[in-house]
Amino acid sequence: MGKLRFTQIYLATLGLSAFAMLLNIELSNVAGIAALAIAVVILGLPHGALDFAVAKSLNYVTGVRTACSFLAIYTAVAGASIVFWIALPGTALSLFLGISIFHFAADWRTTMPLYARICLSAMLLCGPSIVNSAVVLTLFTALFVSSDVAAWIIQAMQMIFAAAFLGFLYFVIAAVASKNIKSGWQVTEWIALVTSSIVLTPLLHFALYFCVLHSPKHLFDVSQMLRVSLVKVIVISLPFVFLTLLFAWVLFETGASDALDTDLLRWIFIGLFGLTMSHMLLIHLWHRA
Ligand SMILES: CC1=C(/C=C/C(C)=C/C=C/C(C)=C/C=O)C(C)(C)CCC1
Ligand SMILES: [Fe+2]
Repeated sequence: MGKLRFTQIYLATLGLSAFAMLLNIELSNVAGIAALAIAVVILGLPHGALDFAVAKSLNYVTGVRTACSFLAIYTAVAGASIVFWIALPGTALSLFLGISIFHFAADWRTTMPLYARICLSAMLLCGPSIVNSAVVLTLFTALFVSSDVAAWIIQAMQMIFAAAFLGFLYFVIAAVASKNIKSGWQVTEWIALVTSSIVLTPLLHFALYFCVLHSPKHLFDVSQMLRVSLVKVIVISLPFVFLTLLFAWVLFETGASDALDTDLLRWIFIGLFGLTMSHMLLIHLWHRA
């Protein structure tokens, strides 16, 4: 049981999505991005909204004063990151991809050596650049990156994917040779992730991984650390989910300028960048503790 359940739920959702794609059941651009926004809010946001609880259990927050400092630093980092993206989108995107590879790699920290999980995480983030490079180019330019720089980043992603593939192949061969693979589900999850990153449309692939695998695994980890149920963990996250939404809504009202889908896409990814800079740092400190 435990985290295996999430692997199975992820595989089932992925299978259904692939089936829908085969049947040509696809959402329009606006509907697709709106669905991504809703999924990120319902399934993705709570995992970041638990950062306050994580900070409390790490004793970074012990009273009202430290709580205010924590929230102030967290919001300042998020705000500064968003300003940084607007000023230097290409640099910010590259940094975001690099740090995200490191952050997502932690999903497999109990089952794989560091190099192998970095390779898997790099593949799942860089896979969309292989077949769907044109889509990724459109997405990156919608995020304010110039097409020259976006094309350059996509080439780098393709090279990183190739290197990560070789590294991961080495890990799989070594694991099979030493009979070190404990569960067939694990192998299925790796193959599914890599295939999904190459084959599915980039946003669908990302939404499925982020909302149905990364976020639930993290919610589960936090529920174990706090020794409370999964439902309780979600309840704990709710005030911060609403606070973030309120903030996002105010910003959206003042800053929205383009077509709805482009604006939503910008707020999802640039907002994610801002929020995840603090989130990734905090979770890194937690996993190291
Ligand atoms: C922008 C963009 C991508 C990268 C997304 C990233 C890097 C998300 C990171 C989220 C994090 C770190 C959440 C933390 O919990 C893809 C999927 C490559 C392709 C489509 C456009
Ligand atoms: Fe995360």
